[in-house]
Amino acid sequence: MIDMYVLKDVIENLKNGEFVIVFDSQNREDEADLILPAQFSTPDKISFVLNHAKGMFCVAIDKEIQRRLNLYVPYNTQDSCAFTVTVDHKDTKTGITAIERSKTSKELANPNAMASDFKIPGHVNPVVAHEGGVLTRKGHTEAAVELCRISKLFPAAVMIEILDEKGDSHNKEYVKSLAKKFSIPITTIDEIEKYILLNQPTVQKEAEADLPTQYGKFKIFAFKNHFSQKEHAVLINQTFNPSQPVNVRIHSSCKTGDVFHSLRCDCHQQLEFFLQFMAENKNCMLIYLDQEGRGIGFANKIKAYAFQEQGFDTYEANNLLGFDDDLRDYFDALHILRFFGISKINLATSNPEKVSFLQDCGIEILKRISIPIVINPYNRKYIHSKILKKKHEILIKGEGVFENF
Ligand SMILES: Nc1nc2c(ncn2[C@@H]2O[C@H](COP(=O)(O)OP(=O)(O)OP(=O)(O)O)[C@@H](O)[C@H]2O)c(=O)[nH]1
Ligand SMILES: [Mg+2]
Ligand SMILES: [Mg+2]
Ligand SMILES: [Zn+2]
Repeated sequence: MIDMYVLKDVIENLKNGEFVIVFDSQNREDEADLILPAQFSTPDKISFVLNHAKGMFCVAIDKEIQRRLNLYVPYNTQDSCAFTVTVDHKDTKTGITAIERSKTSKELANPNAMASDFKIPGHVNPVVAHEGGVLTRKGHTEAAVELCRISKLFPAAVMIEILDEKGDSHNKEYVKSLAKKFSIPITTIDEIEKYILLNQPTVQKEAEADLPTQYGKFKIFAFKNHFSQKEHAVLINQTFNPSQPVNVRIHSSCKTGDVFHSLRCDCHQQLEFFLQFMAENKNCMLIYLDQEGRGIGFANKIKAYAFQEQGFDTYEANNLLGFDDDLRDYFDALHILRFFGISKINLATSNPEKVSFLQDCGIEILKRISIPIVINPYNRKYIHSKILKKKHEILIKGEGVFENF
């Protein structure tokens, strides 16, 4: 279930000049940082940060600030934290007191500040967010800058890891009790990512042309997600009215099924059904998503097939390769629908996850279009697992096939 109000409290707090706490993921640093938009720095707040968080005092900034202030990054930081040289504001003395670190932090968030306003080295460590934000790097720096941007604040944030009494940075209970004691909202980098994926377009239209096919004449569009580099195809009828309900199929690419007509899955049957449906019905849209093998990619899907030959089902095979059951998401499809101004659809799918995701995102699903599927000895187990484990509502064509499951 997608929480559409994700980050509401967090944004409110940030706008009011208050702290928030951000956890990164367990398989990354597994740490929590205390974050404050740098424009709201005051000696009291910085003193609070130094007393209660106790990690490394940094100010996360975006690339534009780094360029304007000419802050040199002395390390190779392709995937890691892009720390710049340390700075103090020119009007500070030693630079270390809460008053002085507050001054330096606040001036880093001054849009009119210049390089000559700062002394190097100093006692505040700016760190530059990677371009693309949390969609390209899931670090606290990117999260902190992104939170400022989302909250329509200047993209600079004081950021410091929270250490417990013993200096441990992985004590979740300590972080939670601190948050409770001082009423500081907690969020995660995953939540920030979800907010961005829901609220800002993930794809751009790159091109469009006519596409005559053996089924009929359609229009084709190329969409690209510039963060993931994925390219999606969209086919629509030549006359198309997005204000009327649209018959939509969201199809995940399946090279083996769609191209080679593999009998291991139902993908080709579904694709062919829908292309024929498009030829016979008005107002249709096929969104062909570049997420092969439920998102694990072509080579891994073939590896998964090898496991299935040993008797594992399609989800177990994924797990044996170290992946979750299904790595797909439908954010790009959502933004493609929004691009065309579509809000009411009939969806051709058997997958309840697609239905509930789109509904949670405000797309009204008037009707589910069932696609009849023929079972054969090669796709039986695959279809069975989808029905049994993922509650797919598959319309089986032909009689008595279930007895053989
Ligand atoms: N990892 C993995 N992916 C598979 C396997 N078989 C098919 N796929 C991929 O599964 C995706 C299709 O997903 P399905 O779960 O069959 O169906 P769905 O798209 O969720 O549901 P429908 O909307 O009804 O088609 C395509 O990306 C296929 O490449 C398999 O055994 N393992
Ligand atoms: Mg960190
Ligand atoms: Mg399918
Ligand atoms: Zn397939």
